[in-house]
Amino acid sequence: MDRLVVVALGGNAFARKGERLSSQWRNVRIAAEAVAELVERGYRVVVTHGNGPQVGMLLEWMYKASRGSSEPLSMDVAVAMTQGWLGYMLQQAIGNALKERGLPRRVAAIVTQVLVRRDDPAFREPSKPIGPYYTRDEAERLAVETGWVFKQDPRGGYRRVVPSPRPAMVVELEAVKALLGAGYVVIAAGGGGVPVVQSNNWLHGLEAVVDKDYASSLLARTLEAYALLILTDVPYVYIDYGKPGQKPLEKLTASEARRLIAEGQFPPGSMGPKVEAAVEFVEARARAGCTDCYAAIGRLEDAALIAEGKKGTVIVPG
Ligand SMILES: NC(=O)OP(=O)(O)O
Repeated sequence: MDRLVVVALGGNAFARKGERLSSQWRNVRIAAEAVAELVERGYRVVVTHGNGPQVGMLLEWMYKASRGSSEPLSMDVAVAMTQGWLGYMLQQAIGNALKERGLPRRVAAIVTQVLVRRDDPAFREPSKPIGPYYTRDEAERLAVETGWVFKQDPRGGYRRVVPSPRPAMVVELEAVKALLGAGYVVIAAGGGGVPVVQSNNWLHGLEAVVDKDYASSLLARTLEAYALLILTDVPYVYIDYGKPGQKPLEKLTASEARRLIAEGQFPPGSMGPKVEAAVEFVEARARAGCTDCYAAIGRLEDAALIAEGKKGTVIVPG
């Protein structure tokens, strides 16, 4: 078997609400075991990862450190820093898990840029939750002090929200292909990729955080992957999530998923982009002739079972 799987790891799955930052290593190692297992079974694997909690914390640290002295670094640089942060952790942990299985330590993280449109309406409407969870009082105080925008989060509490334009192209695509061709597990498009625009052949970074689910779907479609696995901190996609009668979904066709998105079942900045990214992937792959290509959404700990279609929500064409 030589099938390509894109595994998208949520930043929230690494740094969970209520957990200390040091728990990231434990969560990264769980992901690394799942990736190594896929490699052992003969899959080629591209790993993407979120950075929502980490980039927000980094921006807050930079703000606090720079108050009254130097300019804080811009958001594109902060996204690149989180690619290094989580890319390093994943690269080391996946390499260790491969070695333990007697496989070569062939794993490499690529600092990745994605092209976005400067006139994307997302720049006028911040929607991507980043950073820690605040109480209402804390959020109001920080909003006054910094000018940042905060919104109530479906998981409870308040989080900073920033613009999140749609990615149109992965700049380092050829590098990803070259490493895959050389037998590497490739870690790419971390934090959705650093958002850049092009003018006169020059790339410039922008103040935004791209959604890693949309970037993962784009990368998976462009690489003609067999499956897109989106791993997060909940075991299924749910109807009426957080309400008394919430119902887990084991299987969804792309058209059923589109109907539920239109009904507003999945919150923006949370499950919404995951389901939409999954639908875009299976529809594009089906159009290209891969009718057994699928996407799945579930919990990080269940990764191996999700890859076999035994856990999580599977999204298929139709
Ligand atoms: N960039 C991004 O989508 O991160 P999360 O998955 O952590 O929200």
